[in-house]
Amino acid sequence: MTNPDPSLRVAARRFTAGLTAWFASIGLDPDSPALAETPTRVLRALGEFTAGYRDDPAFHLSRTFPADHAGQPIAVTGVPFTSLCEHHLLPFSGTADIAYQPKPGASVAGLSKLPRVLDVYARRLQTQEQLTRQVTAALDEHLDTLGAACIIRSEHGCLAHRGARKPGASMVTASYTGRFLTDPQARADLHTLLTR
Ligand SMILES: Nc1nc2c(ncn2[C@@H]2O[C@H](COP(=O)(O)OP(=O)(O)OP(=O)(O)O)[C@@H](O)[C@H]2O)c(=O)[nH]1
Ligand SMILES: [Zn+2]
Repeated sequence: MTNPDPSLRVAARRFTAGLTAWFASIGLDPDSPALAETPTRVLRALGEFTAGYRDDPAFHLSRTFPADHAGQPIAVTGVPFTSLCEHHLLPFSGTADIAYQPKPGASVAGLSKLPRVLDVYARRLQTQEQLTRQVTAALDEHLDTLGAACIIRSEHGCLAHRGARKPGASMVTASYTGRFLTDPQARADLHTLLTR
C-alpha cells in the first residue's frame, strides 16, 4: 500500500533498512520469504498501537445527554486495554476502572465513551502512570464533573518476558481528581462501588 505522507514514506524506508540490517547482523536472511514482508508488518502493527495520536477525547466526550441522576458517581469497571510501553515498545495490557461524578443535573456521557477515552490514550506510547492520569484529566476537561478516578491494573511485557522476567506481576496505578482526591470518604465510597 502506498503511503501518501512523504515524511512517513521516508520513515518507512529507513525503518525497513534498519530492521533489514539487524536481521543480517544476527545471521538471518532479510530477503527470505519468512522475513521479506516483516518490516512492513511491524510498521503496520506499530501504526495500530499508535492510532490514538490521530484521535481526540474531545470528539468522544462532546456527545452528552441529560439523565435523571442526583450527582452520584458513575463507573465502568474491568475495561480491557492494550498499550505499548514507551521504553521497550513492548505491550502492556490489563483492565481499567473508570469513574466520574457529574455535578447534580449535569449532562452525562454515554457508557461507551469512557472505554473510548481510555483507548485514545492507550493507543499511544505510554507509561501506565501517564495513561491513568490522562484519562481523569480528559473526563474533567470535557465533562461537568465534581471529580474523576481511574485505576489501572496491568501486566507489562517488558517486566514479564525479558529483563527482570516476572510473568504474573501486575502494576497498579490510580489517579483521583476533585472530591475523590480531597475527600477520603468519597474515595472510600467509590472503592466500595467499584468492588461491588
Ligand atoms: N514506572 C513505570 N515504569 C515502566 C513502565 N513501563 C516500563 N517501565 C520500566 O521502565 C524501566 C526502564 O528502565 P531502564 O533501566 O532504562 O531499562 P532496562 O535496562 O531495559 O530495564 P530492565 O527492565 O530493568 O531491564 C524498567 O524498570 C521498566 O520496568 C511504566 O508504565 N511505568
Ligand atoms: Zn517497558
